[in-house]
Amino acid sequence: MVEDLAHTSTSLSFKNEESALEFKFKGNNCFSNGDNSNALRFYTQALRVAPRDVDVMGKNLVAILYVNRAAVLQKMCLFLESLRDCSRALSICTSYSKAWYRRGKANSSLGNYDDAVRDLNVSLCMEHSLSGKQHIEGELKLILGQNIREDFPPNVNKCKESSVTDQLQGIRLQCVKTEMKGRGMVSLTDIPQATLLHAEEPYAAIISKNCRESHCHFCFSELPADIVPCPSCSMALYCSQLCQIHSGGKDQQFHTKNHGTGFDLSGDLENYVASVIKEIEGVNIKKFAEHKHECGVNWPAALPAEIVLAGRVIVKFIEQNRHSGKTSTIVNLDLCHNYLQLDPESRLELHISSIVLLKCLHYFYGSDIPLNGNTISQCVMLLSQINVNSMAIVLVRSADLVGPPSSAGNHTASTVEQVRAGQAIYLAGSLYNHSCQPNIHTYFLSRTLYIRAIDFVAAGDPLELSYGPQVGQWSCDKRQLSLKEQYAFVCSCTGCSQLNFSDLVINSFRCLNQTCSGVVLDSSVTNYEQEKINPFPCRLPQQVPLELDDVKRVARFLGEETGSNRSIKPGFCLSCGNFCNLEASNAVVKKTEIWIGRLQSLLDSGECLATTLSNALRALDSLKSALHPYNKKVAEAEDYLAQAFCLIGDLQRSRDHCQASIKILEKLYGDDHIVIGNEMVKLASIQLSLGEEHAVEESRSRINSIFSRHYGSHVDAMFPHVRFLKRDI
Ligand SMILES: C[S@@+](CC[C@H](N)C(=O)[O-])C[C@H]1O[C@@H](n2cnc3c(N)ncnc32)[C@H](O)[C@@H]1O
Repeated sequence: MVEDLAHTSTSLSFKNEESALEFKFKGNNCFSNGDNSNALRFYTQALRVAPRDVDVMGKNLVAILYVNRAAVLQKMCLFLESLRDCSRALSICTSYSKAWYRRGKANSSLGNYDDAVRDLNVSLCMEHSLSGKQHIEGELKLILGQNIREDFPPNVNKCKESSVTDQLQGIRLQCVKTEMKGRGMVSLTDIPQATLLHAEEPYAAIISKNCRESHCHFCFSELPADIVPCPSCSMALYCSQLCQIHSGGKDQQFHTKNHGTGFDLSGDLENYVASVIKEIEGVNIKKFAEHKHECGVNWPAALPAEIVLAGRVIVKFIEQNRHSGKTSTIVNLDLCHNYLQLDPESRLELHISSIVLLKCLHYFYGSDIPLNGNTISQCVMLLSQINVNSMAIVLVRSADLVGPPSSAGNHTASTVEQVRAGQAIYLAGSLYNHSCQPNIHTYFLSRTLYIRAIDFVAAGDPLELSYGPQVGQWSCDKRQLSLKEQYAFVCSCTGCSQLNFSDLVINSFRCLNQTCSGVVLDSSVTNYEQEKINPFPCRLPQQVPLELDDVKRVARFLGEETGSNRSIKPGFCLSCGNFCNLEASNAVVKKTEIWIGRLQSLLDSGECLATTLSNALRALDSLKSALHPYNKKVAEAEDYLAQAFCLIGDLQRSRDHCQASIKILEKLYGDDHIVIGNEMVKLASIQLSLGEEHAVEESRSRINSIFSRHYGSHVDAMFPHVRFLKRDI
């Protein structure tokens, strides 16, 4: 099996001329029938499998496919994409008249009239047929006519992309060793809120399996319509030629380039052609080509992402060593690992994975990666380092939920979505420890990791991020379990060791005494919360912060009683002591699940039926009768209803449910948490559709304050399409 995975001769990811021609034929048919989206799909498929050195009627097949796709993109008004495809064709075949012609059309549509005229003039010189020449001349006339019109379309190509201005501000951080957590980061100076602390490129990164067809395999951004496939295999896809070159394939050199045009061009045009080609080829590759050893074989698609990531680490380490004249193949990244905490089955799995990976790499690297006990045990260690140090590259994007059109236009609710696009190892980023109440925030722009202080951090305080679980997101027991399973430690952060409001209410039931706002907990929660009051000997003794007003309000007994006999009894209200039958409350909650679940799946499919909606509304009332008003299930139900009402165009009710959901989340996460910012984006977009200008202004100022705290000046780069974040709505 390993041989099948590793051998290029059995690879399914190879190029195939016959399939490429078949896809091209289908693309041509769709194009002539006006079916642009399928034509685009077929040409892209053809490009994925087209060998680089096949000629069709004297022209390179890949260049023809790029030009054909450029024609479809032009029809779809995707002019920039069309322009890029023409340039790609020209980098393969400089004297391709049709590619210059299409480039001219794309430039003209983008308002780049001077370039368009030059493109068409080059095309005219290179065109052999009389009818072709006449066609180009017609187009030139049209453009020259357009050139004197006053309503030029905007010059999109020349628009500068918003630049990222935030800089690291000379903050001095230090790595210290602690008894409980191993190494960790602290600051040597006071750090103001929102300060950017850290920016880092990954040592190695790999795309998530579920994003392989939708995101760039190098920078992880969403793939545009003009996808660039790897020139040597049909697996890897890129958003640009630049990313493809950085990532590298088996054979980096693209086609035999025909630099001299062989045509008698005027000096001006000759220079123009040279500048266009130079722009395409002028990529200075400094990065390690991380796809090279995986190109054209099956194993990267078949093995789990963390194994492929380990392969990239090993290969990079060896290449770097080789570059600096060292011969050692001992991969030493100086990261912690969880091997000793793994159970025997998981260890066995790591050993088997290591053997498979090394055998696959061995096919490419031969004796540089020998398959012996030494290298296997190193690989096992590397995998157990990846287990606890790799970070998910989570990209945020805004998506619109569009309701039916009305006289006031479309109803839209913008939601902020998170996409787990990749997994990576950041060597310095791996030195930050975890807290369920973090004081720093991590995010990614493309594959760059950024870390920013979200609170004021005093000199010497630990800088801790969240590995995933956070107070407000999950209850204490769930957080502990997840951290133990994934990172092999028992969390004793402030959130897990001190009473806090969120952990008390997040899964709580309401007190059946109607006048009481206290919480009732079941036994799964009481054990953990009890532990915070009377810590086990293995834990550090903690002071229970009784002064917390919110905690006192819902759990008066905990706040007022002193001494060691404060206890949390399951089923009894922590405020008035009333006994509540949790079996009955649980039965009520269970009954609602079906309706809330049905609403959720309808939302996923983008439709919403009136009957489901009214049943879900009744379910919300039942939930509220059994659960504490700040239970997270209530917030989720409110949110689903907000989305559903938006879909059917009832914006007032959509806004009310959205506000109700945010009110609960504020209690669980705190007012300034990023989750609140994301939810406020949804609320502001509904308010915008309702024309509530004053409310939008208030929401916008809150969003700006939360987003600046978490993303600083990177906000624009992260949310370029969220229009109400801009001042000029
Ligand atoms: C990404 S590493 C962090 C750096 C690590 N402390 C070191 O010495 O290299 C993750 C590991 O650090 C330890 N760790 C991180 N946060 C912790 C915490 N709050 N309490 C205890 N151990 C923690 C765990 O062993 C975890 O598997």
